[in-house]
Amino acid sequence: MAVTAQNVRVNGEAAVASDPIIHKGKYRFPPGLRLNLPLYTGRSFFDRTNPILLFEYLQRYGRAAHYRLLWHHIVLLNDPSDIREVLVDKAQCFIKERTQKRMKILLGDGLITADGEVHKRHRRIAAPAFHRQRIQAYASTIVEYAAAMADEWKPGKQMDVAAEMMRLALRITARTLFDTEVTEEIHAINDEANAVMDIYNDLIAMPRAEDLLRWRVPIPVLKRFQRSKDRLDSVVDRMIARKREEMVRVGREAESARTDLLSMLIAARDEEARSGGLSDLELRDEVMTIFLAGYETVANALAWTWLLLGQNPEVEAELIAELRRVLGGRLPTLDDVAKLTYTEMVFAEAMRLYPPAWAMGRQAICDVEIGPYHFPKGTFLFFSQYIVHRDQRFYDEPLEFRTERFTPEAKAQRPRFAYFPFGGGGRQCIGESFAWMEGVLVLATLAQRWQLDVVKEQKIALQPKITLRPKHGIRVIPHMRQK
Ligand code: HEM
Repeated sequence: MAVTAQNVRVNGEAAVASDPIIHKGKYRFPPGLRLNLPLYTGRSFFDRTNPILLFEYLQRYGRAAHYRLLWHHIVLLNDPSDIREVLVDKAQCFIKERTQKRMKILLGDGLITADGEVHKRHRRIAAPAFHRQRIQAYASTIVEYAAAMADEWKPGKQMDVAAEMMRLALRITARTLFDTEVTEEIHAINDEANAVMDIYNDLIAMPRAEDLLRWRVPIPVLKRFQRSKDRLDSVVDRMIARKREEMVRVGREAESARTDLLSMLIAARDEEARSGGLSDLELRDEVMTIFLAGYETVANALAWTWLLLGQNPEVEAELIAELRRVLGGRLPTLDDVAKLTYTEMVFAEAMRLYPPAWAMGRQAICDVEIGPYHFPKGTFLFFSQYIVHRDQRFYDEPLEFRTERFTPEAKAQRPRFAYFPFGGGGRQCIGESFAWMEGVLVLATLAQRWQLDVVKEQKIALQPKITLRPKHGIRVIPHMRQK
C-alpha cells in the first residue's frame, strides 16, 4: 500500500492534484478511516440516527474519503467533477446503492428503485406527465390550495409550519398528479409515511429485512412497518380502482380523462400490457413512488424556507418587495412564475442549506476510474448535497443565507455539481420543474398574506432520513401583513 500524489484530468485538462492516493493492488482509493466502520462505535461522528455526522467528519480527507463497512468498500465523493462522472459521464457503470434499493420494501419497483431496462420503461411511460406544458396546467390548482391554507391560518396562533407544508403539498400532489379528492384517507398517507420515516434507519440497517418481512417474522419494527405499508397499499389500490372506473365511464380515449399522471399510468398499463407496459403491481409501485417522492420533498424544502425567512428579515423584506411589485396584492398565476425571480432565488438558497434529498449513492457494477481513483466493482459511492452545498470552495460563508448566490452570473461561476438538489444525469428528478413551480407559487401566495415569526424557544434539529426533515417541526406565529 503506497500513498502518492497523482496527475489527474479535470475537464479534459491535465492538472496536478495533491490528493493523496492509497494503492491497493491495481486499485487506487482516497484516504479515510483505517478500521472497519463498526469499530468506531462510541466516537462522536458515529451516530446511526445522524449519518450526516460521519460525512462531515470524512470531509477532512478532502476530495474523497474511503472506509469499509464489513467487506464493502465505501467512498464519499466531495468533488463536483467526480460526482459528475458518476451521475453523467460513467452512469452506465453504476446502479442504485443498497439503501436506496432497500426502499423497494416500501416502493416496490418504481422509478426511484428500479434500474436498467425496467427503469427506462417506467421513465418513458411517466415522462409525458411531467412535460413542461403539462406541469403548467397545475399552476392554478397549486395557488388555489395555497390560498385556501392562507385563509385557514389564524393571526397569533402558534403552529408547526413543517406539518402545515406537509398537509399542503399532500393536497396539491393528490389533486394535480392523481386527480384525487383530498379525503381523510389521503391524509392517512401522511401519517403512514411519517411512521415509516421514523423507523426507516432501523429498517435500512437490519440484515435481510426483505426476507424477514416476507416470512412475516414478528419483530416489532417490522410489524409496525408492515401495518403502514398495508395501509398505504390499500389507499393507493382504491385510488387506482376509482380512477379506472371513471376512465371507463368517461371513455378511455377521451382526452379529458387522461390529463393527470394517474390516468396516463393506467392507460399505459392497459394499452401496453402486451408490449411490456406496466403490470398491475408495477402500476401500484409507480403511483406510490411518485406520490411519496412528490409531496414530502417539496414540503420539507418549503418548511426550511420559512425558517430561513424568519431568521433573515432583510431577505424577507426583499421578497415582499418583489411580490408587491409583480403581483400588487393579487394571487399569482403561471405567467408570474418567470417574473418572480427573487422568490425563486430564496427557494434555491434554502435548498442549498437544507437540501431535501441530502445524500445519494450508487454501486459500481464494473471496475471504474473516477477522478484520480480506480475502484473495484461493487464499491459504494456516496455524495451528499448537504456536504457539497456547504463547501467553502464554492460558497463564501457557506452557513449564511445569501440569495445573491443564485443570480445567473453567480450560478455560472460554479461547477454544475456544486449544487444538485435534484440529482443529475439520466436519473435526474423527474418532478424538478413541478417542484420549482410549486415552491415559487406557494411561497408567493402565502408570504403575501402572512409573516411567519419563528418561535425563539424551540430546538431546531435535523432529522436526516430518506429526506432531510426538521426533527421537532418548526413552530411559528403567523401575523397578517398590511395590504
Ligand atoms: C424539492 C423537491 C424535490 C427534490 C429535492 C427532489 C430530489 C430528487 C433527487 C435528488 C432525485 C435523484 C435520486 C437519485 O438519482 O438517486 C430524485 C428523483 C426522483 N424524483 Fe424528485 N425531488 C423533488 C420533487 C419531486 C417531485 C415533485 C416529484 C414527483 C411529483 C419527484 C419524483 C421523483 C422521481 C419519480 C424520481 C426518480 C427518477 C428516476 O430515477 O428516473 N420528485 N428527486
